[in-house]
Amino acid sequence: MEDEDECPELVPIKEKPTGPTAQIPVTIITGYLGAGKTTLLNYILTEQHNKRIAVILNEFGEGSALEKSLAVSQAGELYEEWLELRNGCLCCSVKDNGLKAIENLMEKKGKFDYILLETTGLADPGAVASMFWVDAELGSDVYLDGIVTVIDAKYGMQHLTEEKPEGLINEAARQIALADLTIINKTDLVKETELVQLRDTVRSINGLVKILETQKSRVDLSQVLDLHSFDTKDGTRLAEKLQLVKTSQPHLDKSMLTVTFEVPGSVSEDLLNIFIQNLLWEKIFKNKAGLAMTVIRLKGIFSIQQKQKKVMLQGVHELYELEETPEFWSDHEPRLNRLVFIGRNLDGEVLKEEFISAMSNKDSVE
Ligand SMILES: Nc1nc2c(ncn2[C@@H]2O[C@H](COP(=O)(O)OP(=O)(O)OP(=O)(O)O)[C@@H](O)[C@H]2O)c(=O)[nH]1
Ligand SMILES: [Zn+2]
Repeated sequence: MEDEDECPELVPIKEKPTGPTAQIPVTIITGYLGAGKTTLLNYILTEQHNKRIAVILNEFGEGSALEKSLAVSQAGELYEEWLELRNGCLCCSVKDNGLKAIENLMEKKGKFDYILLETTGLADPGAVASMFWVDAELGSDVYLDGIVTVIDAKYGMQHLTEEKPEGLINEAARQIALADLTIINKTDLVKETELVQLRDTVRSINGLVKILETQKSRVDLSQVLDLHSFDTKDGTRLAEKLQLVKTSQPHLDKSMLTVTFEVPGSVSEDLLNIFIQNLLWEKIFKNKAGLAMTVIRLKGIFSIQQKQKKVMLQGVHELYELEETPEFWSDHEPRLNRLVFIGRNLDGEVLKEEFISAMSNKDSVE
């Protein structure tokens, strides 16, 4: 509703924060085929917001008119074209995982201040997310703000229970395990009881994730953007969040789940690194049934010997980072270590024992 006579709302001119070195946040939008990813992005593009958002759509959607009109095909190859929308947003449609599009987008630096990236329905968002950590050039331009997973209220349960060949991870479960936010979409198509069941299952997979429910992916944007899920600046918030997490009761056979524990005291950084590498890289820890534990997402807060500040752990698949937060351990605060693991075949008791034994292993310290 534009009224010529009305005084336009005053909006401060948004300058780029600190010139060419400022990193742009990227939110990865993932979710199983047809869950409502493109619908979410189209909604965000048309919603009022004070951001200049660059949106990268994947072109697999049976999708909307907007999506279709953007897929410009040239001799069977997708020709990547950025369209500038009236509200200052940029949009493009791509065929691959979108990282190339981000690189190309960087040539337009200064024209946008946020990137939303839709992955294909079967994509492993962890692999996409890892690129922002591994690729130094990409990493200096952009940072990962969060992974948002859209779930189909009607078919989500079915996707989650699909049997995969031995050893393979269910893609839908992996997408939920890695999510910082999940949006259960298409709630118009299900009864409350089905919704409750799906919500409980999502929670059992990922004890850390925030869950929203939507129709047509209509969501409050402040809940989706600027999550700062991987920031080390906010150690307090992570510590509080990790404290609320509970070890979950698996809802599905062979399912992904969350386990957590706390161990008092301070640990050696070297031993901690060895423990994490044994867990993520060597995969030497087994549950009581003899199955190797696979961790997909890892978070933690640690008290490291000789360090006055809290140290944060972030892990996605085999990549991890230990980083000091700006926050000091206060004098009265008990020193402790808290870990949250999301993955398969996890046994919290076994992991805790392994952690304690690894931290007290004096032989491997030089
Ligand atoms: N009934 C119902 N349909 C919806 C809702 N949200 C989206 N849809 C429809 O679901 C279909 C798939 O939506 P998309 O947004 O293209 O899903 P997507 O996740 O991008 O799909 P892919 O890119 O193919 O994986 C479209 O026909 C949408 O109109 C909803 O809340 N309720
Ligand atoms: Zn789509």
